[in-house]
Amino acid sequence: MYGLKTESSFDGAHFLTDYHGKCENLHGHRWRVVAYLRAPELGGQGTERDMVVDFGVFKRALRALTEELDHTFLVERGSLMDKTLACLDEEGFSLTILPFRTTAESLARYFCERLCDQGLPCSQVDVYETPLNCATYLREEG
Ligand SMILES: Nc1nc2c(c(=O)[nH]1)N=C([C@H](O)[C@H](O)COP(=O)(O)OP(=O)(O)OP(=O)(O)O)CN2
Ligand SMILES: [Zn+2]
Repeated sequence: MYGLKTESSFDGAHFLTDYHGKCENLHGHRWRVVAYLRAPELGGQGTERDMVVDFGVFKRALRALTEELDHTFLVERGSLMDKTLACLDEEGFSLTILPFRTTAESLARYFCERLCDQGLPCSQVDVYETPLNCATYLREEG
């Protein structure tokens, strides 16, 4: 089995719905995203001969995904009133509406699934909220 790893980071704002503590308030992170690919065999021909995937392809794919979220307000769908969303939009803030609670665990799954959707054999994503706090999503094989 072979593996590749790359990482990218993004800045964003969020709050946790149904959280009783300081994280229920709007705050920000520099999220660090570390992604892993896994493949039983290496490429047999062409540019990717003896590679899992070209590092360039992998790093650009992850960067593009983190860029989509960079300097936006990550909002769990349904967690803010429509009129609040409309006001934020009118003020010119960039919002990313996501269909899950914006925990590090859910973000890790989100990045893994988005990489897989692009045909990359993502096996794991780690999302660091702080240098010491990290959540991991491991994709089950098969
Ligand atoms: N399992 C998870 N727990 C928490 C998550 C998460 O995504 N997964 N997220 C949060 C909050 O987003 C919060 O911002 C992090 O809070 P906290 O751990 O308190 O962060 P700090 O390290 O900055 O706090 P210090 O007080 O400075 O230690 C909460 N939990
Ligand atoms: Zn947070």
